[in-house]
Amino acid sequence: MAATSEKQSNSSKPPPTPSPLRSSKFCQPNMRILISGGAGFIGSHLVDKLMENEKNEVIVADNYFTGSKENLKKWIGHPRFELIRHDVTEPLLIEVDRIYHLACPASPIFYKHNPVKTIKTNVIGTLNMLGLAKRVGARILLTSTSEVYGDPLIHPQPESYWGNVNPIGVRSCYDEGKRVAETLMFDYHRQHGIEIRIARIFNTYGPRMNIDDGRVVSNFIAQALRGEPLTVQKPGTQTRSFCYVSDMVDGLIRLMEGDDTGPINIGNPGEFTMVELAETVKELINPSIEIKMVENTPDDPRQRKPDISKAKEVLGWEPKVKLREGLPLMEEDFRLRLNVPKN
Ligand SMILES: NC(=O)c1ccc[n+]([C@@H]2O[C@H](COP(=O)([O-])OP(=O)(O)OC[C@H]3O[C@@H](n4cnc5c(N)ncnc54)[C@H](O)[C@@H]3O)[C@@H](O)[C@H]2O)c1
Ligand SMILES: O=C(O)[C@H]1O[C@H](OP(=O)(O)OP(=O)(O)OC[C@H]2O[C@@H](n3ccc(=O)[nH]c3=O)[C@H](O)[C@@H]2O)[C@H](O)[C@@H](O)[C@@H]1O
Repeated sequence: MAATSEKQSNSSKPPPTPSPLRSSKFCQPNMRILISGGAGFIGSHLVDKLMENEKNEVIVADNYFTGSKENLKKWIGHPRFELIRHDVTEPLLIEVDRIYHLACPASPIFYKHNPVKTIKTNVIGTLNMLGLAKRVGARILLTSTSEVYGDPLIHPQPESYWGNVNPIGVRSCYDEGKRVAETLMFDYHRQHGIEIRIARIFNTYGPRMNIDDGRVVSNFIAQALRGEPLTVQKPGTQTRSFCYVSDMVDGLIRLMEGDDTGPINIGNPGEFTMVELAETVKELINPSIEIKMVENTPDDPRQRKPDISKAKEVLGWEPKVKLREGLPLMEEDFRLRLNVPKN
């Protein structure tokens, strides 16, 4: 079952062979893994997990637009770890076996800040990473997004759904950018035989999210700890499904090391309205806080919930951490960073 989509995709050429050292009897090199965007939220948790395996060497390439060295501080100076300041819109010439391509601002306020740069990151950045994969015969995984489904007309969203995306809206630099990135991945796979993996990630949360990056879970937790009203954007009935970051990292590694190209949805199917999320944060963190309705931004998807049947079947993956278990773990991290001790 696992190998089917690789077979169905008509790749015309096998990928280039890796260095002869790979099969040498006398030299068993480590698996060299590049993580673009590895200084960010999900990327830095992925680094932690991959570094647990002593056979892995991890290289992070990041331009620090939304990520930071702080997220990786425990690995700086480690002999199996390397950090490069690099913008993926420029080519990168290194030798690697695996590429996790995460580089891209993910929070709507950051990706809308410089939309032309966001689309360049998605299109030119992905082309550069695919060029690298082609040159060295590496397998490459793209972190795509549930935003490729746009404001979905099918609920929950299976991978077979083509989406309902505004091509000229303020979110298009991200949504359409990721859609082109997926297209590029499949074109390189069919035309050049590159081994690809595509994860469609649904809203992920956890420690190390930027405190003021504007995403809903980080906003609500920071607001609750600062004693500010929780800002629910209207109408508040819009839904999201929130996946804890350790579950996400587990899903990404299974996808990379499995046989299926994807795309595969990776997310937690537990679905909440934004009012329900605000009420949960209020109950768990600060029951005296006010919930305030504020204006929304254009094209906000009204509902989102992953159909994870394929992830269950092909990767044997499903999330383990419930929202009520994950929120306190994130609260702990935010308390430390905001210097708000628990009473
Ligand atoms: N967190 C989510 O809910 C979510 C959902 C769907 C998809 N994703 C995808 O997962 C990936 C990681 O998201 P995240 O939540 O960790 O976001 P993040 O903003 O914390 O991390 C993105 C990282 O990419 C780096 N970056 C941005 N542009 C770059 C460029 N041009 N060159 C090099 N580095 C660059 C940033 O500095 C940052 O370290 C992104 O590709 C995002 O689209 C995330
Ligand atoms: O999972 C995904 O595929 C995408 O999800 C998010 O995009 P979005 O769902 O819009 O994320 P948020 O900015 O966290 O917004 C979620 C919902 O919360 C609402 N919101 C946001 C912030 C806030 O303070 N209050 C509030 O009610 C928004 O209106 C929206 O309906 C991510 O930020 C994208 O990177 C990611 O690709």
